Amino acid sequence: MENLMTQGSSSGRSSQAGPSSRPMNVTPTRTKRPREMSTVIKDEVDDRSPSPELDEHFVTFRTDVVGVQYYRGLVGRGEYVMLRREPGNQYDPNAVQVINASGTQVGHIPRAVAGRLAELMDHSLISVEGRMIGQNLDGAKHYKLGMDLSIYARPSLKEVLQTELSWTKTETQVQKPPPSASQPVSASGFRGHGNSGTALPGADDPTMKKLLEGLKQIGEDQRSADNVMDSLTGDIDVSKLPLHPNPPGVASGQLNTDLLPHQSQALKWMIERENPKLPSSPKDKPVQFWVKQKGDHKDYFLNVATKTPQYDEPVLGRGGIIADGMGLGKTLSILSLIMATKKDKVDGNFGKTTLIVCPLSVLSNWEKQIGDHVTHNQMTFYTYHGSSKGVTAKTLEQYDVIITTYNAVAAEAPLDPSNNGRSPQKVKKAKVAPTTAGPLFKVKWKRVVADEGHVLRNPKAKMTQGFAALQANRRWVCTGTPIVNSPSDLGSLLTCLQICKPLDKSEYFKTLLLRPLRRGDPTAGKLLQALVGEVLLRRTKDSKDSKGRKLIELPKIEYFRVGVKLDEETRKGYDEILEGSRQRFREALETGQGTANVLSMLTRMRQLCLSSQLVPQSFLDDLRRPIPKIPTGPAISISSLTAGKREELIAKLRTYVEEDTECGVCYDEAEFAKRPCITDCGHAFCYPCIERILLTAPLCPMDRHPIGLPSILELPPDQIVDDYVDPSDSSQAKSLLPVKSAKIDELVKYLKVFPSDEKTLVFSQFTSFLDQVAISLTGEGIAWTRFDGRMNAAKRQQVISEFQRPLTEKNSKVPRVMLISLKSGAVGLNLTAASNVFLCDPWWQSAIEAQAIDRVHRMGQRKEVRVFQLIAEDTVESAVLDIQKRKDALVAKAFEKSSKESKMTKKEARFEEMKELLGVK
Ligand SMILES: Nc1ncnc2c1ncn2[C@@H]1O[C@H](COP(=O)(O)OP(=O)(O)OP(=O)(O)O)[C@@H](O)[C@H]1O
Repeated sequence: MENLMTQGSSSGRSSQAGPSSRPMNVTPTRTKRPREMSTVIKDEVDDRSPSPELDEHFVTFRTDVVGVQYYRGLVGRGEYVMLRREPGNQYDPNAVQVINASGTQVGHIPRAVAGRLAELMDHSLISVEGRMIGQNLDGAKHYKLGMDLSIYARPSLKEVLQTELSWTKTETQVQKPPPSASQPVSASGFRGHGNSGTALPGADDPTMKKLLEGLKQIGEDQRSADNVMDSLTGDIDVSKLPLHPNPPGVASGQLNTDLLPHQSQALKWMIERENPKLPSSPKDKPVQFWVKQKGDHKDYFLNVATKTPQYDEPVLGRGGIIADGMGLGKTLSILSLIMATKKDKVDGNFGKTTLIVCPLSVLSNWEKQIGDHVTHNQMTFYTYHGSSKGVTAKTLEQYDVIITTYNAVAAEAPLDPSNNGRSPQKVKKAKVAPTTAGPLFKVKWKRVVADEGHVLRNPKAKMTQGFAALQANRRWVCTGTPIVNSPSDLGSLLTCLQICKPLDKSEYFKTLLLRPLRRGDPTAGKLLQALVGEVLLRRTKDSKDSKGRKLIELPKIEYFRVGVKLDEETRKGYDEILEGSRQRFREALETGQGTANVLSMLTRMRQLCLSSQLVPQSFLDDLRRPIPKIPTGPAISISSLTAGKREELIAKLRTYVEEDTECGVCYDEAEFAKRPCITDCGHAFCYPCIERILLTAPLCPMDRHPIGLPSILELPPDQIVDDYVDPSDSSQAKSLLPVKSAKIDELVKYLKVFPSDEKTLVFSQFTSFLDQVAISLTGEGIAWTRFDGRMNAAKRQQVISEFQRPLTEKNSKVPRVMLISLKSGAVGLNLTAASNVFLCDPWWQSAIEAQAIDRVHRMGQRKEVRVFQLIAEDTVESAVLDIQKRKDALVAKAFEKSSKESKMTKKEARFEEMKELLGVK
């Protein structure tokens, strides 16, 4: 066992977060670990958002559930059950409970088996699940029931586990979990709001094949995510959904705006989802997978997804996911729901208030849309943010609507801060007091709404756990992209919605969906389709109504690619960094050591494509130095470093903040931006995270290098919030000299020829570049304003309303141009005053660019829209576009990737792309 535990704590670290153990598959971009070579680089280029834990089936053997006579849990044949450790069991510290889908204990696994599995389970080296062979629905007294127990483990541990679990060979072996097509699932059981409930498809069914393949490749880009959503919702005809008979609107005096037909349909659908009714006879359709069944003595409910039978009425979730595409008016749909249900009687002690949780960037949009669409005096609302947070729960309960941010929810959540995905044993030792709940957690809300709810896709993030912990009668998620990287994203949203129990529990979601989907099981595909049909409403801009008309008519949009040539001096710097990067990359490939931070090098090249002044000289100096070895010995104090080295670290940290990097512990970029810090070894974290880590282990979580509190450097506070050219302070901009940038020159050329009544959005991921654009525009006498993630809510609101004012001769100060940071500014804003969009730096996530364009190309736009993509010729930017084009072609071919490509993991594919970008053979 010792051998295995040693293995587990190095490569096995991947399933546990925390100081000595962070998931490899969610590794942020800058790591330097003494591990096998290409793993180092592949991890560094991995996606930043969480991906599902990829464990593989190891063995299935037959065993029993014992002590059944002592427990109340009922189970049916074929039902999946969860196995949970019970270290506090007074008779056996190795005990493993068997729990049914309604959370009731059925019994234990035999003591001998538990004794062999307990430690492996405690260290998260394996995960286990059970599937019932016996059943206890017959009312007879049972002492034990047959069960197939399956063990899953990460592939890297498989070899070691062979020895550790060799005893399972003497048990009765059972085939891998059978393909679910053979499971006794009633086809009629899986039916969403539009599904026909036809026979289950086989693996050869072309539509299902496309879906299953698509699910494996999702996350590569927005189009593959959209394709998967199309396949999942393909047979749901939303055009025929009934309209609300009497929606709030101008006539009712509640709204200033009448709902469009698709919004009225959404309203009716949402009201139904808020008031679900259990099937009352075996003929009724399933509701959240529950059907009524005729029993020998008494009718009972059966969950067709888990095969769980129960006599008690199952608890149904209220709410769902509004997954309409961008700009279809989800905000007004939610506002109409609030108005239409104002007089609803709510069960229990829940109050009258709806809580809207959103990213800071759209807080003001909610205020504005309430102002625009809701009739004066018809809705009371309060924005709970910043200094207005000093109110009690009692005050909050007085309003119809409270608007707040995810950060506020995360900050007030009564979560145990020491439980950062670590095992209970480790948490106990951490001795950090749990935070007490803030006012948001003391209110019993009528409903909670997560706007831009895809941010809740990481189940470990504080904001996700916080949202899930809010007390509410009804729960909604609004997002155009419910699945971003993997179907597990949907699992996290279900947990937040507490709907379709027990699929809202991650163990069940994994057992019934994630694992079978990975092995291409068509029934799991069908279950996923049914789940989506049950909880989610999705229409896109291209959807048609029942008469074949588009839901909303928008003006034409045109795209232009503008090639820009780097000037000679910039070209020289660019080539030097490219060569240095290639060299670092090759060295890292050979040795597996070193600081080869491929993404960071690529970022530098991208910055050079914008302006030579974005790249500090220190970067080049660093590149010229040999790769340093990981130091050992005592922790190094920052104060012992040279001033130059300290400045270098500050510059690095500033870049991380600018790139919206996430903390290496909590993976939360918003938290990171609040109080960023960097270790002497160059790894970045939120200060509270690293401070907490140091309480238990004085090592850098990224490279195991010894550190202490003195080894940590923070950004001076003024550089966190105000390190940009303030739009209201044009004197600041004037005092600085314009910089050399071929892209800025090109942009200005266009702005000068655009008609004087046209407005333009300029997007860049780099706020320091936007600073430079601001300086040039001021020099040219072009009125501009600025929106970026570092502004407070009031400033954002002011900037947006200023920009939305029409351009007239008289008010020449009204800005013609808005400079926006791509990542933190694009989501959820209405900027229809502009009709031109400049994208200054292209990157992987074309989805983010699409969101940016949708700020302008949406309801309310009257002009034709033009999008200009500025591309530096013969640079990494053109290579990115080539890769994007190729990917698009592949996606367009309905996921028909070559066998080589489809075998590659996402990480490997990204790694190959990096090689291609750097031109490394
Ligand atoms: N029925 C309507 N009549 C007139 N304007 C509307 C209507 N519904 C929505 N709008 C306007 O259309 C614009 C887009 O709506 P909204 O911001 O709610 O879209 P969304 O679906 O939430 O988009 P995103 O996903 O980008 O946040 C807003 O300016 C909104 O005021």
